[in-house]
Amino acid sequence: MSHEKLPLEAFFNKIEELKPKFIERLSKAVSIPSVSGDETLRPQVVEMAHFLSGELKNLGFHDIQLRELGVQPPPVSDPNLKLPPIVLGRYGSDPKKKTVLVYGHYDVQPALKEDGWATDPFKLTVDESNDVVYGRGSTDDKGPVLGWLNVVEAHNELKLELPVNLVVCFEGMEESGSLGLDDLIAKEAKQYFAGIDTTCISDNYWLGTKKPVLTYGLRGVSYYQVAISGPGADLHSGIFGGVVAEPMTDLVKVLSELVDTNGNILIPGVNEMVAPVTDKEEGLYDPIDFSVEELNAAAGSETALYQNKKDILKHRWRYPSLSVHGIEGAFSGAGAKTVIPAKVIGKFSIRTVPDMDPRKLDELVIGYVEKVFAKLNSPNTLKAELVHDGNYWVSDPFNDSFTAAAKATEDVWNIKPDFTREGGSIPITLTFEKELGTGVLLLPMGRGDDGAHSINEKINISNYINGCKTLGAYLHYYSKA
Ligand SMILES: NCC(=O)N[C@@H](Cc1c[nH]cn1)C(=O)O
Ligand SMILES: [Zn+2]
Ligand SMILES: [Zn+2]
Repeated sequence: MSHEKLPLEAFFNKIEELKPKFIERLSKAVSIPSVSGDETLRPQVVEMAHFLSGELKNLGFHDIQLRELGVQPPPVSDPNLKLPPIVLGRYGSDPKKKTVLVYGHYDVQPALKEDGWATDPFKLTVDESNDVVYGRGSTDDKGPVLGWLNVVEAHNELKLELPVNLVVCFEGMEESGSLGLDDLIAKEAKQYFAGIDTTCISDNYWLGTKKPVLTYGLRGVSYYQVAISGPGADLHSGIFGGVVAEPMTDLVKVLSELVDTNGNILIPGVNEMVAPVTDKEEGLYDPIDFSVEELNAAAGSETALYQNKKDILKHRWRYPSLSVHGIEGAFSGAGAKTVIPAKVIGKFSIRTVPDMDPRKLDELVIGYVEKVFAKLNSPNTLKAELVHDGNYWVSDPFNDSFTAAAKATEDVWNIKPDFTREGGSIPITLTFEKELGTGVLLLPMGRGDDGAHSINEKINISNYINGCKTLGAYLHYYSKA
């Protein structure tokens, strides 16, 4: 059944008119390499926080604060490394209006041209004829974060009152475990965040490329590292090869026993923690618009482990997965360096789902890694530890916020959205729900093939612009709910 539409044409037209300015704003944001996982780029992450607070000030936000979170906890190379600040701000404080908290992150994943990018990752490359802009953070999550600012700018230009009070909370460590944010939210729940009616996060993606979605679930993530040390320094393999125990050989053995090539996690006890699929849940996958072809297109290969929609969605949304990400300290450049690395650190993460207990998972993972290493009888030393973790989250999508977002989406995209879960993680989502006692809505802007965390990350210009319209329309519908 179709809903009664709000008169939002002037707002939608203004967003269209401001498109060049909005692309310019995204271009400035992308040019700041705010990579939270690279300690050497921490000043740029902080620069990004200042860029955002400047934009908020220009747009008329008030009570703007850059909240410091102290030093980054171990494991970290520089024990004095400061965490980037949380950017807080308010637009409006009318007690007669509802108050919406929007959260997003201004840090990004690492990106190097040498990884295979066709363009400079930190220069927004605009390809108008193909409706795309490329750049690290364009879809994850600078485009959506700026979307909220663009909504306010369009209202300002139109002298149109924002229908709700807006509170923004932008963090600079989301890609590195949201360190420090849990405590800040708990501390501010009855202070800065007092009176919040609902929380909206735009930091995920449509499932495919054509149909918008609203998201009511996320997997969690537990990220581990395994360091194996041996020789006092990197060695010549001609002189020491065959006569010293090599950390890299040990590490490859350990990593190879975490997961098999079909994606099955080999750590005993992990799969046993997963909640069984209910009959009700089985029926939820059928109406969702997705196919193995879309998965292959987004992956850029025909390497899917499952060939039907239901299995793919279950394995993306509601079963855990283990991915091996890389090895710090290993030779990885071009050429044929004949080195024995002295210390190597393997990195892997597990995406978690209901009812996995993160502390029990740590015990199982670290105990298993130590057991596998012990069986090697190696004279090298191993240290396995958790780097960071974040909770999974599943909510009920039948509330005023989801209803408002569905109406907004339908107005902008002329189609009713699918209700989906997501395989990725936004560690702070559950904290907002618990500490503020509000529902959380995930209202994505980008498409499933945007290449978040990958090379050539992009956002379609139509998604960026229509995404701004959707965020704004959502606020209008929610104000009336
Ligand atoms: N768009 C959300 C996102 O990309 N989240 C990250 C969070 C994370 C946790 N540890 C490292 N990154 C994700 O990988 O899902
Ligand atoms: Zn993100
Ligand atoms: Zn991300």
